[in-house]
Amino acid sequence: MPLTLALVAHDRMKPALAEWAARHAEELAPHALICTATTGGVLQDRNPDLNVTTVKSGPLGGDQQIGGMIAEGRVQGMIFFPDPLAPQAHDVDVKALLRIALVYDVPCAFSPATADLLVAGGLLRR
Ligand SMILES: O=C(CO)COP(=O)(O)O
Repeated sequence: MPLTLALVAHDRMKPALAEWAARHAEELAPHALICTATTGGVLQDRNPDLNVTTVKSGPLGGDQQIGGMIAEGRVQGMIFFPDPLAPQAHDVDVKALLRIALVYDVPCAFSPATADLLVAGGLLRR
């Protein structure tokens, strides 16, 4: 059954997320990908065949929108590459998104290596 997956990255990590998605394009193809606005644009440019829907940009409420979807049980996995070296104006929203993903035990990965392990562990074959 197709899943809804959240794919989000901070600016300097967007190329890494787009590359990760390209490497897994075949496995991601059947699933609905929900992205914050800028991430979704970069992802779709690099992977035009993927099924990408966007919410608002993270600093403008997009992280909160995805958090709301998680609370409603509408997201089955999240790949989020945060920038570990840059402060974020909307840090409280980022923390809230991570917290709500933990509350609902949504499988999450925060780096390419762990995202690879989620896929290898069968996330996309459920
Ligand atoms: O800020 C973000 C995640 O915290 C992502 O938002 P954008 O994809 O719009 O850059």
